[in-house]
Order: sequence, then C-alpha cells, then structure tokens
Amino acid sequence: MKKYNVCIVGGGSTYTPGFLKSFVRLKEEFPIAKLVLFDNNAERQEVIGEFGKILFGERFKELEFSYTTDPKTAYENMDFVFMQMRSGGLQMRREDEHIPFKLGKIGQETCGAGGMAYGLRSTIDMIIAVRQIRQYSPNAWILNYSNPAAIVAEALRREFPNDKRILNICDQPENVIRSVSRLLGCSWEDLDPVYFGLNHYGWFTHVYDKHTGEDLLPKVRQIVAEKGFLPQDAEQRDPSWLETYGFVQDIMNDFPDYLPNTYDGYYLYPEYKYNHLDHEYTRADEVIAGRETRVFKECREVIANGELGEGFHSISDAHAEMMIKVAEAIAFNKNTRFIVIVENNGAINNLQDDAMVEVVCELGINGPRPMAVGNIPQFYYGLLAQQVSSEKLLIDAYYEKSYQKALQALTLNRLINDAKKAREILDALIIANKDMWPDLH
Ligand SMILES: NC(=O)c1ccc[n+]([C@@H]2O[C@H](COP(=O)([O-])OP(=O)(O)OC[C@H]3O[C@@H](n4cnc5c(N)ncnc54)[C@H](O)[C@@H]3O)[C@@H](O)[C@H]2O)c1
Ligand SMILES: O=P(O)(O)OC[C@H]1O[C@H](O[C@H]2[C@H](O)[C@@H](O)[C@@H](O)O[C@@H]2CO)[C@H](O)[C@@H](O)[C@@H]1O
Ligand SMILES: [Mn+2]
Repeated sequence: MKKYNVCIVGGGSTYTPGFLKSFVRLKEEFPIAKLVLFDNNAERQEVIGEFGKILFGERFKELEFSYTTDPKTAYENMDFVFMQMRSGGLQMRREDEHIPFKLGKIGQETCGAGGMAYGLRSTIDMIIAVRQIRQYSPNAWILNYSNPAAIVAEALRREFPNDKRILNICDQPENVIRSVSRLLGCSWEDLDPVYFGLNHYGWFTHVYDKHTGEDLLPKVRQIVAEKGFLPQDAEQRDPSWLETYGFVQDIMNDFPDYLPNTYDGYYLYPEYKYNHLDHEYTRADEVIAGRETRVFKECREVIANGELGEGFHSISDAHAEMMIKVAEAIAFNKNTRFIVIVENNGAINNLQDDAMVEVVCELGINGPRPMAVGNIPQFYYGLLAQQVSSEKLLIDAYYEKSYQKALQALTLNRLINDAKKAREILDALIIANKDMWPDLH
C-alpha cells in the first residue's frame, strides 16, 4: 500500500503535538512514510520537533521524521501539505483583538476588524508559501486551515485560479455537530447535517439521523431551548468558549429556523457582544497564558525527560483527526462527507458564483463535490451577501494596494458598520501592521 509524504507548515503551532499524536493513532487508516515540520520560527520549531523525535521514536519508529526552516527541504516530493501558519503570531492576534476594542468595536481573531487585519497578513504569507510549495511539489494536495480561512480562501482562489488541489477547511461546523451529538446522546458520526454559509458564518438547516433519515433539528431546538448548548469537550474548555457555545441558545431564541455556527453570534449581536466581552484580557491573552504556555511546557518536559511518559495522553487531537480524515478521504477516494470551503458555483443558488462558501461536500481523489442547498431565505442571503462583499473588497485592497477598497471592506463588515469608525480602526491597524501588510494608499 502506498505511504504518503506529509509536510506541516506552521510546524511550531500549538496544534502540532495533536497532529503528531494523531498520525500515530491513524497510521493504518492514513499511512505515512515521511513527515516534515516547517516553520519560519526556528526556536518554536525546534521545541515541537524535538518532542516529535521522542514521540515517534517510541510509537512510530519506521516514520522518516524531520523538522526544518528551509522551504526546499520541507516541500520536495510531498503528497499532502497541511497549512496552519499564524501570520504575525499570537502577539499580532492580541493587537487584532485589542485595537478594535479600544476603538469601540469587537476585537476577534477571525471576525470583524481583527479578522481583516489577520486576513491581509495571511494573504501575503500564504501566497508566498503556496508558490514555494508548487515549485517543489506541483501535485501535492494543499490542505489549508490557516485563518482567517474565508479571506485566505478568496485570496488563493484569485491567485491560483487553475489550481484544483488547494482545499480550505475549518473544524468549527464539525465541532458544532459533535456538540449536538452530546446533547442528543448519540455518536456525531451518526449525524448527517445540511449546512450553508461562509467560513465562520453559517447555519445547519437539517441534522438528519444517518440511519433513519429523521431530521433531528426540531429535537435539537427543543433541547437547546430547555438546557442550553455546550461544546462536546466542555470539561476541557476555557470559560470564554463555554460562553460562546452557550450563546447558541440566545441566537436560536431569536432565529429558531436553523442551528447556527457559534461565530454567528458576533455578526448578529455586535453591540451585545461588545458590551459583554472582556476588552482588557481577550481570547489571545487567554491562549498565550493557557494553551501556548501549556503546550511548550509539556514538550520541554518530555525533551528534558527523554521519554513521553504521560505526555502522550494529555494532548488534545480532535482538530487534527478531522484534518487527517480529510487527507484520508482524498488519498483513498472515499467520497466521505465533510463541510469544507469551495467556490460557490450554484451550491447556494441565489449567492454569486465566485463566493467562497462553506457547504457539505463529498470528498475524494478529485476533490470536493458540493451538495447544493438551493435558494437561501432573504435574511440569510442579506447577511452573507454583505460579508462576501466585505471579504472580496479586502482582497481587492490587497491586489490594488488600495486604502479606499480597505475602507469599503471595513465599512461593510457588520462588526464595524460605520465609515468614520472604519477609517479610525483602519488607520490604527495600518500602523500596527507596518511591514506585515501591503502598503495601502
Ligand atoms: N480553520 C480552523 O478551523 C482552525 C482551527 C484551529 C486552528 N487554526 C489555525 O491554525 C493556525 C495555528 O494556530 P495556533 O493557535 O497554534 O498558532 P501558533 O502561533 O501557535 O502557531 C502558528 C505557527 O505558524 C508559524 N508561522 C507564522 N508564519 C509563518 C510562515 N509564513 N511560514 C511558516 N510558519 C509560519 C509560527 O511561527 C507558529 O509556530 C492559525 O492560523 C489558526 O487560526 C484554524
Ligand atoms: O481561540 P482559540 O485559539 O482556542 O480557537 C480559535 C479556533 O476556534 C475554532 O476551532 C476550534 C479548535 O480547532 C479546537 O482545537 C478547539 O480549541 O475548539 C475551537 C472551537 O471549537 C475555529 O474553527 C478556528 O478557526 C479558530 O482558530
Ligand atoms: Mn475555523
């Protein structure tokens, strides 16, 4: 059986240990011969890479494993490249969140002004990285989940229009379905959802029981109204994520038609969210003090001990498993259903063809085959058309180096929605992102 060569870009990410563990656990389902970690930060890469050497030395000796900061070494002869870079790092995520808050609007990793700031940084770095990957591995599958995935997807669509082996993915729809399965007391793999939207801005119109065909959404609606909503892994979550998931009850109370993605809360209730989020200690601060500190501490402990010990069991891996299952579906032409990001082309009938939308797709060796949802109701169409326009204008701003287009993009975003505010925030972000953004004028 063929074994695959895999590279992870952003190998120094907090999520990498979960991937390393999952490559061990899934080595029969998705057999790999070679794994290379690539990062542009040698120090971070070394810690995770040395941890990896110990892990694979104990659990997957036959794997050819290495880590590098050299693109050629990383990208040559690859079959799959997993992309999880964070342009500007968590320190810039802090800026993305703190600057809008200081100026009276929501600061969030991927939504609103923060997401747009991150979007321009990611666009620059992702285009460079994809060009390099294509130089050394013209046929590798590029599985991107570097955020903001919606904006990155639009940028890659425009930059590489004929490249059919770039797939943009997010794990949040699957996280919501896993959470629904906890409410229903069933396995998430028994659920067959119907979903439409943009990345981090979508809705489940049905949640079918895979075996009986019953639509369980009415049951879900009732349980959410009575008991609220929790992530599947609630016991491992920081309070801010519990609140975000819990807010699904409020959203469904006002808009009971569908089950929302947790991120919809920011777009539908910008004022309420602004008033209830902590402006001084944002999610980036929580991640820096929490996940980032913990992951690097645990890896350093394993390195100091020279053995895994308990280090293997505490690593969270649901996110990694989904991404590896995506690669497995492509490699073995499984035509498994995943919710992924694709060019619309009629999947959402009344939305423009060239929007990058998130829908259920069958995924196999020739890529994703989207499952059409028909026309979406006016309310949802209005929300999404506005956001598609905002994201497209941001990528126009990148190509044209246009301040005016960036101003239009921020003005159209529902989390800003005011031209004077948009200008104020844009000017502050230009200063904060000096040398990491295109030179807008
Ligand atoms: N799409 C999704 O649903 C989803 C889910 C989880 C995480 N993510 C994304 O995964 C990424 C990693 O998240 P994290 O919290 O672990 O961040 P992190 O900062 O811990 O890790 C990112 C790594 O990328 C590296 N990096 C930055 N720019 C790079 C470049 N140009 N080339 C190579 N490496 C580069 C950094 O040095 C860092 O080691 C983020 O983009 C995050 O948004 C996406
Ligand atoms: O605030 P963070 O960095 O913890 O999470 C931001 C990401 O949140 C979503 O993803 C999952 C994440 O992958 C998973 O590991 C766990 O932490 O739960 C998160 C939410 O359910 C989102 O899809 C990503 O795009 C964000 O980057
Ligand atoms: Mn996501």
